[in-house]
Amino acid sequence: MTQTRLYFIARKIEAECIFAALEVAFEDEGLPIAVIEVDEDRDIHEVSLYADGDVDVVEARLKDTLTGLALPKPIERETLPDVDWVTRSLEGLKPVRAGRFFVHGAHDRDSRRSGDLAIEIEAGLAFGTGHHGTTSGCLEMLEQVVRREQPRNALDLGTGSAVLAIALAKLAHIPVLATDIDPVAVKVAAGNARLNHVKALVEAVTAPGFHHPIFAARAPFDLIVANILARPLMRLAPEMARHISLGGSIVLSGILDRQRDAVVSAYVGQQFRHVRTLHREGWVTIHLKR
Ligand SMILES: C[S@@+](CC[C@H](N)C(=O)[O-])C[C@H]1O[C@@H](n2cnc3c(N)ncnc32)[C@H](O)[C@@H]1O
Repeated sequence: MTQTRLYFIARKIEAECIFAALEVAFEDEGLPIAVIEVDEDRDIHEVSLYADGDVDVVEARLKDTLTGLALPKPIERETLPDVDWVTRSLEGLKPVRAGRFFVHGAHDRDSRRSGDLAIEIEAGLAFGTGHHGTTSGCLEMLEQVVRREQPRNALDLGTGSAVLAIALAKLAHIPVLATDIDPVAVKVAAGNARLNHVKALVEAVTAPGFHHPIFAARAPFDLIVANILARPLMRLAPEMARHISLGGSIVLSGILDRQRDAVVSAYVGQQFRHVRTLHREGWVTIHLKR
């Protein structure tokens, strides 16, 4: 389904008040809301609401909220592109190097070099062989974040084959919760964790977003990685904020170059700050901190 950004300009003081009102008005739908500073000197801020479904209905409610605040604004629309990226995912089965990680199938065990952090993944029904620019971008970014921050626990949301969860367990030797909306992927993830001898550290659980009691038991996380699409990532921003430790890091991917600013805005609206963006094959991997 296509997503539409509804946006308008406001002064900082207005934008803050509108942001708070929109959070309440759209709490049930969990629509992402973002405020970005366009020009500090001229006090120009842009407020965005990301809508799917019936955009006219959302816009009418947005207008009502603004009218209720006595701050009616001319609202603009931008249609955000849809991406069928899963079809682009399994592009080849040669081993992949990303930083110290070497992701390979059983037939390439002999190509491992000393010093490699080898991850054996059999191409199966779950996404994540390391070939996609989003997965390799996450592997590179995770290596840097772990080296600098020494997280004590982590979440891999949208784990697929568990390639990222296994990478974290092997690199940082920390417990990693690996979740996926797809029970088939979770089965593959658990199998791959066993195959890579990190079963004791990687727990694979079926969960859509943060809907599972295990999050209450395991949060807050020092590090969250989520390689899913831009739209669900924006929708998940408030939940990410609730489940990250103070000073914790999130690594996001599955985002096209042109979707980067929208995703960053949705997270800045939740008091995250942007640290770094990696560009790989038209995709971006973003590191944000709270
Ligand atoms: C592109 S794959 C990423 C797999 C692996 N983490 C990687 O980086 O290669 C995205 C995965 O996220 C899962 N997913 C999509 N939306 C999700 C959601 N809302 N909650 C949990 N998992 C989700 C999909 O089932 C899929 O396995």
